[in-house]
Amino acid sequence: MSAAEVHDAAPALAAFHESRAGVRGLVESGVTTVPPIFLTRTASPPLQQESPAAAFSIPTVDLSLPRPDAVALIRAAARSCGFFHATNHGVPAGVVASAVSTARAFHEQPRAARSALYSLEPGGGAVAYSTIPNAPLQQQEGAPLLPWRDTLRVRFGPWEDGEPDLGRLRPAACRDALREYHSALAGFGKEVAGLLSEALGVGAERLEEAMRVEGWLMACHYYPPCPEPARVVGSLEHTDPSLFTVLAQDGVGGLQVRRDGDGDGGGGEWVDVEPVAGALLVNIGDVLKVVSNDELKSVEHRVVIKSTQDARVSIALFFNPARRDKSDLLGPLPELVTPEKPALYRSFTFPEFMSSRREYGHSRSSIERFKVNSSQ
Ligand SMILES: O=C(O)CCC(=O)C(=O)O
Ligand SMILES: [Fe+2]
Repeated sequence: MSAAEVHDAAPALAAFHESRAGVRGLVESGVTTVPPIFLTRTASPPLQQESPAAAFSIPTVDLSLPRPDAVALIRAAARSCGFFHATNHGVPAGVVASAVSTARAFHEQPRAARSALYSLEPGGGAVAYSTIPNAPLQQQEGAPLLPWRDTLRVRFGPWEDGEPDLGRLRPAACRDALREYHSALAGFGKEVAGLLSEALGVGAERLEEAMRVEGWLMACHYYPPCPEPARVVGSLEHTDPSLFTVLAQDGVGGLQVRRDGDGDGGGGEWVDVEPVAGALLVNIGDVLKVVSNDELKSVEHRVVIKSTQDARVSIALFFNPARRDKSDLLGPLPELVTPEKPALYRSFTFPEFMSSRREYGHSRSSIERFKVNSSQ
């Protein structure tokens, strides 16, 4: 984006954030066309190419299968499309359903109640509500400045000085339901870490021992209906920074993943991820791609807006390494480095990784710089 374009867009962007009401606020005020800050900034074709009717669906893994069978299915999924639907996952259906409906209730409560929490501070307090810009103004050449999406971020750690309470999160029922969902998912996350660890052939405990896997950041996304859905993006294409992410969603749909066209989890055609009732969707993130020495794939995904009528709700819980001090190095597990397959990445700390992420944006390039022989 040129300096002049940044200058031109800045007031509209500031006014949008000052409204503190998110994209939902625009929809409530009755917009019938999409404001320019949500539109692509190049003359390129519309954002959403029709996704092909390709016969492809995300694999489903029934976690009640005998463990070796579940591990084999997870290995196949994590090495190919990087995503799988987990069924019979042990998290009570009611806990998931009430988290999703409470996230919807948060975003649909009166404007004054939600705007009290509006904040763009990334590392801020435990709770923040905002439309998170796609990237700093200068990055993401040609992409829209804002997604058609509002997000309530709830942090469950790490806390230096004891856990702050989530008291600012209203309504209280929402706070309780998200807390309950988080505790239920903590157990599920450990289970997934064990299965992925076995899928890597390094023993069920290894990932947990090396990383201490914890889900700290919960993003409750709300994708309002849009008067011109094909002109906006709900979530720009990206890979997740996590070890892995667990997503719960309603039945509206809109998530798409990229088929592996370049052997590295990108470059192929976009396909729809049809919601599977009762399933939790797991995807591999960039940190696990590194730790696995590229045995597992962190695949690009995005969200398109499907509806002029229905809002979509999803909850992403990002599982990250809790071992993240300056002395805790991330890199390929030594067991996965062999003379035939030397380490593809140098070691780095989690803070180093997050700062690369801020600098290079939400795409694969943020881990490329840690590649052995990288020129950066
Ligand atoms: O809403 C979704 O389906 C995906 C959200 C997502 O990709 C993310 O939060 O990283
Ligand atoms: Fe994501």
